[in-house]
Amino acid sequence: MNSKPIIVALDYADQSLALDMAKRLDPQQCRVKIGKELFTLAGPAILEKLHELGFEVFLDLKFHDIPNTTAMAVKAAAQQGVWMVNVHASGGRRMMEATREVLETVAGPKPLLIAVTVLTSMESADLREIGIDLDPQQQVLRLASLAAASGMDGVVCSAQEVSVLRAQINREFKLVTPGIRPAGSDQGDQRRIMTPAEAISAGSDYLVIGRPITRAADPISVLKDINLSLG
Ligand SMILES: O=C(O)c1cc(=O)[nH]c(=O)n1[C@@H]1O[C@H](COP(=O)(O)O)[C@@H](O)[C@H]1O
Repeated sequence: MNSKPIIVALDYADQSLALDMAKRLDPQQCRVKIGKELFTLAGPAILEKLHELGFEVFLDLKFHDIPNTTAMAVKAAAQQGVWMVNVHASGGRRMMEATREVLETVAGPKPLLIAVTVLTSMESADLREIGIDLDPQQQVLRLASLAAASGMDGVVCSAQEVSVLRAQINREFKLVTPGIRPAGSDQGDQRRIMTPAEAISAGSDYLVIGRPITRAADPISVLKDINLSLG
């Protein structure tokens, strides 16, 4: 296990709420993630503020567009100094390869480039409705191997697929898993879930956790307990 596997999803409708939470968190204990809601509201300034607080930031905008547009968006993210950025693997090989190539042109440290496979909110019935007659695990495996072949540093998947993926893909390939739910916490809109300790023992590199921490009465003690549960 790496020394800092938890990424706290700062999904807030207000930048000051996100920064209040970030100030209570310790950058030695976790990383943070900024997603579509807060980035749309606050823009790149929120990244700068989190960097000033000492956090490594996962910019989760799940880019999915034609190769040139996606590559330029990834380049812009890299120029903001983010630690991790993601695209949708279903954008295809040429799209992913374009994002890898563009990063070669960016000076300085490069973000980890991660491809989203099948959203953790989806199950077989959801895939069938969009024309995919595979179960989530099969589709994750297919997209993860395409992502690896297209130069990605890793994938987002659910922890339920991690042990099968680990058996097939090299150890350096990062497995980033949202849909993490400590025992007894509310599942919400997530479908393919696992507890933090199970996810780490299956072989996840990073656990993305939002509401179970940010909506808890005492977020800091929940984060501490989760870190302790990982051993
Ligand atoms: O890319 C992601 O981070 C992501 C991919 C995915 O398949 N599922 C998923 O939940 N996420 C993100 O992970 C976070 C999970 O938040 P909670 O469900 O509140 O723990 C949210 O910010 C989602 O946008």
